Amino acid sequence: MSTLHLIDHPLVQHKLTLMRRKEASTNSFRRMLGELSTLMAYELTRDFPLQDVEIETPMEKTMGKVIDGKKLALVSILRAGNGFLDGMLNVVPGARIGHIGLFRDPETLKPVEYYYKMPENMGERDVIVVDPMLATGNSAVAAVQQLKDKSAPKSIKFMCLLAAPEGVKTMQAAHPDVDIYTAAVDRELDSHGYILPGLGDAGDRIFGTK
Ligand SMILES: O=P(O)(O)OC[C@H]1O[C@H](OP(=O)(O)OP(=O)(O)O)[C@H](O)[C@@H]1O
Ligand SMILES: O=c1cc[nH]c(=O)[nH]1
Ligand SMILES: [Mg+2]
Repeated sequence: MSTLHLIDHPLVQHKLTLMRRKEASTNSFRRMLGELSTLMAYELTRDFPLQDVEIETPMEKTMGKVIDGKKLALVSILRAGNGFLDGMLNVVPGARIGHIGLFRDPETLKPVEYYYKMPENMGERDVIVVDPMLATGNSAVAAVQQLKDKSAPKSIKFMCLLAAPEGVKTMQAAHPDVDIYTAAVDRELDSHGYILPGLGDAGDRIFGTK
């Protein structure tokens, strides 16, 4: 069974509350998502292995620590996943970026796939799949399955902003090897598969499409 990591840092929780408010404009929603993703990326990279290197300060030689040649790829589930990328790149500027195009059919709540593009050498890379919303979990399950089938990365983590209990359960059952990182687990889904209390449609709020 994978681990569910709740990122409950006060700065994350504060910004999330501001984002949930229906009055938040597209501009401020997008800006807060950017800030939140930098803070969340900081937590996700906490277990990156370090190696010792010898360096020379202006005073003397000493030993320091650097990240151990990690080959990281961020994989965004389109469209809303793209709202995470710039903020995360503040923490891991060298990461490569992949995209998986999926949208959720509003009637069936099943994912419809339309795009797949990954960086080279995925077999050597640790991957963080990003999408703000884990609702039924169908999109995340399908995206991670495509990634495993087509690119077989070294490891996969999944990062979202909000999760529903149903989505966590579905994702953990389908991909017990993929840890989930989220800022909140909300109460439930409504009859249309929207998270309650949630924040509405993440893609529409980021891109101003409704
Ligand atoms: O867990 P699920 O029930 O599958 O729902 C979550 C998906 O729904 C949203 O995307 P949407 O389909 O609205 O597409 P968009 O990002 O292009 O707006 C969200 O960004 C997830 O990808
Ligand atoms: O609440 C939800 C559920 C799915 N997708 C969203 O953007 N929001
Ligand atoms: Mg989507």
